[in-house]
Amino acid sequence: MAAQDMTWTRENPRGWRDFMIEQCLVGDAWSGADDGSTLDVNDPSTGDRLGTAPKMGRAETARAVDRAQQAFRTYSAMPAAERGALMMKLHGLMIENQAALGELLCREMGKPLAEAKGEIAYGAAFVKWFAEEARRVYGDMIPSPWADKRIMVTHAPVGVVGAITPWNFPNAMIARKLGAALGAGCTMVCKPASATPYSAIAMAKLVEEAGFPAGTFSVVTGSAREIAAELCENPLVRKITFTGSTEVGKELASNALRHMKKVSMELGGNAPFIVFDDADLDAAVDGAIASKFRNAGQTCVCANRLFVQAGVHDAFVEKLVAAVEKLKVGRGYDEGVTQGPLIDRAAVEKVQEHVSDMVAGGATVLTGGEAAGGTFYRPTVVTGARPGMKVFAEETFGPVAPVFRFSTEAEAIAMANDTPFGLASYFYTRDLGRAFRVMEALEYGIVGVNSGIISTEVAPFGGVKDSGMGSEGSKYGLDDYMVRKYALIGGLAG
Ligand SMILES: NC(=O)C1=CN([C@@H]2O[C@H](COP(=O)(O)OP(=O)(O)OC[C@H]3O[C@@H](n4cnc5c(N)ncnc54)[C@H](OP(=O)(O)O)[C@@H]3O)[C@@H](O)[C@H]2O)C=CC1
Ligand SMILES: O=C(O)[C@H](O)CS(=O)(=O)O
Repeated sequence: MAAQDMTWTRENPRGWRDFMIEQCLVGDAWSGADDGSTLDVNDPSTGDRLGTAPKMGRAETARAVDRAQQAFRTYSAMPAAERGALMMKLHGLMIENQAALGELLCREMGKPLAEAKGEIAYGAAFVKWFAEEARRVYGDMIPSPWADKRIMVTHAPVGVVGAITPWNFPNAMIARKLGAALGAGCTMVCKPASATPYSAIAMAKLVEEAGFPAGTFSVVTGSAREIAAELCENPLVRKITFTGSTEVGKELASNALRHMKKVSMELGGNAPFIVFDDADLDAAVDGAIASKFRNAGQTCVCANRLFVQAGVHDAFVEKLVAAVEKLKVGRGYDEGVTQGPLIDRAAVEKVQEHVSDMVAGGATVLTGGEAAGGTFYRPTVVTGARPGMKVFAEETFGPVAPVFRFSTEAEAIAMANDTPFGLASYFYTRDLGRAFRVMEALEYGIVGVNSGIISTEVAPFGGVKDSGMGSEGSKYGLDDYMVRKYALIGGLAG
């Protein structure tokens, strides 16, 4: 549907179809691709076509960047309080339309409706957080070594931001970046994942309705390589922010740095989930379910390897299997479903490859371990997993919990750190000394201690090593969207 077709009132709120816009907002123009080409968007639950999105490329991206630069001059000059007020209008529109945006997200990505609506609230929380942080971009006056000079430090928005985002959180991964960009005074051109364009386009619609200057936020769907090349090579773009696989992130970062742009990367993970003998087992099982099976295991912070100390191994595994067997697999928009489909059949094949590799290596499937038709995969628990298996080194990105047995704390830390990734990690203990020892020893950007959920807008989300660079959210989240200027004020002699 075209953007202009929408008519709604507060008494007659919009539904998800009202936000399923098959055009992109490039500057202030809603349009298709210059050559009219489109890409199909499918319902991951059924494989049926949901709709289309424009298949754009460099020309459309260049126009969006030009408009973003024009908008930047106006938007960055607004007082922070004024920008914050616009951001709070955007926040309000997201919350007011949470049900419709959530169902749209559920339809295009597949996650259960409750999770999808929760993602809208999570994304909106970043917009609100940075609406408030916008007014706390402070500077410094540094004591001068010269009596007749003063030293002043200020911060300014970096400029036009190019964003490329993944399919697994098609609203929140945009809102987490857009919130920081708008809070800093930047403008943005975003290329969402081709599998999930509609949530991004819906955000562009809400930014337009909130009253931001035209061109503040453009969405360009289509050829990833072409659009990314324009964003990395166009001198008007001053920063690239990316969430997705490490492989693509490294390619993007090297091209962006070749053109001397700021870069922030939220990449893949390989999270350890360690259960010590002294853990609260029921809490550990709850945390494992929350961390491993959220979004059907398709998050970069999902527990990817479960390490359980020998003294509690059998009791933990028994409780975990019982909890996993309560999960309900189905289409995200069907009642009571807690495990939606994987994004596509290739994802199912990769998950099966990991399970088959473990079984071939002598591991035992205690529950699940097979596809459930189409893009569905049964929630799975495997014991007897060992280092050297694919699942130890690769991110599964699916609902499979491989359990590794260990004996000592040192052994658990060594296995946990034996990976090039460093995003999220988790462990359960009731020993305070162990909590600090292990938290300090884990080589990760995020550590969940006695918690399987670590996602909040108030904390710095980010990885180390091959999991990326930069922090999203928190009081640190604006840093990557600002540049620092130092002024030496002379000529002050009396
Ligand atoms: N650290 C974090 O917060 C997160 C990390 N991830 C990681 O991402 C992976 C899964 O997400 P997935 O979407 O498949 O990741 P991808 O890296 O394949 O895709 C992410 C985005 O990059 C685009 N893209 C793909 N190839 C290129 C390219 N050569 N140049 C420029 N852009 C490109 C995609 O466009 P298109 O869709 O058109 O191909 C999409 O918009 C997992 O490894 C997961 O861990 C995912 C989410 C969050
Ligand atoms: O894309 C992801 O996996 C998200 O970063 C996970 S979270 O922010 O929802 O924890």
